[in-house]
Amino acid sequence: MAQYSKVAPTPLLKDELDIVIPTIRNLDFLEMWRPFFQQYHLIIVQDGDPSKVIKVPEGFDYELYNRNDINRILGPKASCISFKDSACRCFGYMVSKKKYIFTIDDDCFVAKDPSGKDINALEQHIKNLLSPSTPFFFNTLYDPYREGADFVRGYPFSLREGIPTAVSHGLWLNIPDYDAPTQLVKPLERNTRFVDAVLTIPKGTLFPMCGMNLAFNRELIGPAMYFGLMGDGQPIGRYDDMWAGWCMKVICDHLGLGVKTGLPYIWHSKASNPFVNLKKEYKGIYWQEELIPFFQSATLPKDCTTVQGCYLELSKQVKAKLGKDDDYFIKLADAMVTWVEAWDELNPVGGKAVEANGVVAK
Ligand SMILES: O=c1ccn([C@@H]2O[C@H](COP(=O)(O)OP(=O)(O)O[C@H]3OC[C@H](O)[C@H](O)[C@H]3O)[C@@H](O)[C@H]2O)c(=O)[nH]1
Ligand SMILES: [Mn+2]
Repeated sequence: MAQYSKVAPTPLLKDELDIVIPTIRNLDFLEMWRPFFQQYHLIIVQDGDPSKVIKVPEGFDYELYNRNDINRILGPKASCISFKDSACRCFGYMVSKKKYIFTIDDDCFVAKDPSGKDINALEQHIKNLLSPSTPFFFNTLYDPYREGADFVRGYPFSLREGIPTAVSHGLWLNIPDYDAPTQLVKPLERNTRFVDAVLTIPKGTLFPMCGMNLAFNRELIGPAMYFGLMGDGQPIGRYDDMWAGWCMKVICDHLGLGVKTGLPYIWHSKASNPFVNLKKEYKGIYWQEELIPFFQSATLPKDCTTVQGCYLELSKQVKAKLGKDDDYFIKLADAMVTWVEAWDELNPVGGKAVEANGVVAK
């Protein structure tokens, strides 16, 4: 009689991936994700009042950082980490020691596919990240590396190897990630359309990156995943992930790294207040008409061969070209430099660990 192993398979990248969650509330939402997340390490970035106690369900392996921790670990460089905005999540990317990151909002739940099966969003992101991207030539049958698909006739064989994938951008059923004006005009609109596809975003094309269901290869693109200066004391909010996505895509195109969007879906449960969102977003809605042409025309010199080098060059261009539009971009450009300095301090190339108390090992 064949013996079948009763031991559950080890989850993919179990010890190579951290799950980063920005939060201002108790993390009961993890109960629904337990079957998919429990074997992974969580990095919880607690925003807002550090004296508030965030309850984490039993059985999860996690580290939690509040504002006091961020200030203690980064000192004056903590100024680059946003306060009272989900942008604070990027601190989790910086302190992680793992190769991969998956970040998810605490109002995102397990969605079901059309067959009614629970979607393991983390597993799909990992598949996306572990298979190549094809940004140089569009494959009309979508992801050619997927089971049951391939490159179609006319696709150059010289391009079929693809390039490494740096970012996997997932989508949302129920509450779509609309901006405030769209939310106001269509308050009852829900996304019920499950599109069974993963696409590589072509080289030279920007896109609106949403941070609520996102994964990336931290070793390939981590230093570019800065979510900017948002929230408290800043003239703008809810453009954290957009800023990061535009900077990241310019750098990925320059370095030959791929970005995918599509599966997996999560179930986004909470529509935030459109009036509050409008107040946070309105400058971004106006500025983005300038910002997007800036990023579309941004070029990086050949001698920018590292993510940090590309990012610092981009920050110089932000200061020179956008700084004249608003002083905020001068502040943001400086914060981009601070972010890279802090990243390199916590992630020295020599690989020396940063002590648990945040002191960089000698
Ligand atoms: O001051 C804050 C507010 C919230 N958070 C945490 O961020 C996550 C997103 O918050 P929420 O779901 O309430 O807002 P949404 O409008 O749905 O967020 C979307 O738009 C803004 C961002 O781009 C975000 O990534 C999008 O998902 C959630 O985990 C809150 O607990 C916070 O840390 N600080
Ligand atoms: Mn939300």
